[in-house]
Amino acid sequence: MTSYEDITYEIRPEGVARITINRPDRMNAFRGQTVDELIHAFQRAGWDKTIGVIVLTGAGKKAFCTGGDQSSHDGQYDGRGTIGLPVEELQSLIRDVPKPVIARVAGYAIGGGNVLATLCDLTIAGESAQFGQVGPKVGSVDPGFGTAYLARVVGEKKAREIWYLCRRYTAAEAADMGLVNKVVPDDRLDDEVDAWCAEILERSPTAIALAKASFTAETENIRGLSGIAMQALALYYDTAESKEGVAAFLEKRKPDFRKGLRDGEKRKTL
Ligand SMILES: CC(C)(COP(=O)(O)OP(=O)(O)OC[C@H]1O[C@@H](n2cnc3c(N)ncnc32)[C@H](O)[C@@H]1OP(=O)(O)O)[C@@H](O)C(=O)NCCC(=O)NCCSC(=O)CCC(=O)c1ccccc1C(=O)O
Repeated sequence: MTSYEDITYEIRPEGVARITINRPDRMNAFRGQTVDELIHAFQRAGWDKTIGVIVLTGAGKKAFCTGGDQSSHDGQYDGRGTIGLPVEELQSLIRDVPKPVIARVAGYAIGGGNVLATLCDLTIAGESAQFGQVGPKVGSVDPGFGTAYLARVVGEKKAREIWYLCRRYTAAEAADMGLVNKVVPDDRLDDEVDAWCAEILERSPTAIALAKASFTAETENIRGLSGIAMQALALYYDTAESKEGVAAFLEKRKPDFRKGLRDGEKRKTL
């Protein structure tokens, strides 16, 4: 893969690889192809010795990433992997590359987009940024890194609030809960990210790689959980309950997850 359709890959500035999800007309939601291209780009930057920092961002001002593309999702998604999105590979790769990954967030970091930002080593947000999970509103969930690792970052109570209520949080609120390292006005976002990259590039790359590996090792058990989670999620995506969430989002209406149960439908539900 030498050219990309759903992402861009730039060296900007020297020593920094910037990977941009380039689907602004879809609020940078990802389909199977997007995730495959991201995996390719992270592998490319991760093992290139001339690169010291990787920046992950989204094209445009509206969104960093809003998770799985609901329009390419009818039950399973449209790509490879257990759920039709090799998202667990991408999540693991962000943790495995021996370079710090900075999430540069403007606009929405929602659903799988919030999971990606959470997994990055550092997050720098513009004041326009909004964070949140929407899975239980749209018939989805990431019960691996999306829940268990989030709890490590923001604490158990807050992580449960984020998933059960599906609220949106401002950049300032996200910084207060430890989800964001620094908030700046949107027009200063690139300067701030460049300054953090420059500072990291002055440090020993091997010392940083070892520090990153040691942080990552501490939460490695979640990778196993994530594998099981994907199997469970694939089964959930084939249920009427999950499909109601996707249909409601696409039809711009409120989902009714309990309708069938009220009518006496015998369904496997928890
Ligand atoms: C992002 C919103 C909060 C924006 O709200 P608002 O400003 O009111 O604008 P809207 O009118 O709602 O949206 C504008 C426009 O964008 C389209 N859109 C937004 N998000 C998506 C999307 N994800 N897919 C497709 N299209 C999207 C929207 O339809 C509108 O289009 P028009 O043509 O203009 O009508 C709000 O839009 C919102 O909440 N969106 C829902 C986002 C969503 O459902 N995301 C998926 C969450 S589930 C998920 O990501 C799981 C998939 C996954 O990746 C995963 C699975 C398993 C394990 C792990 C993961 C993982 O993510 O890590």
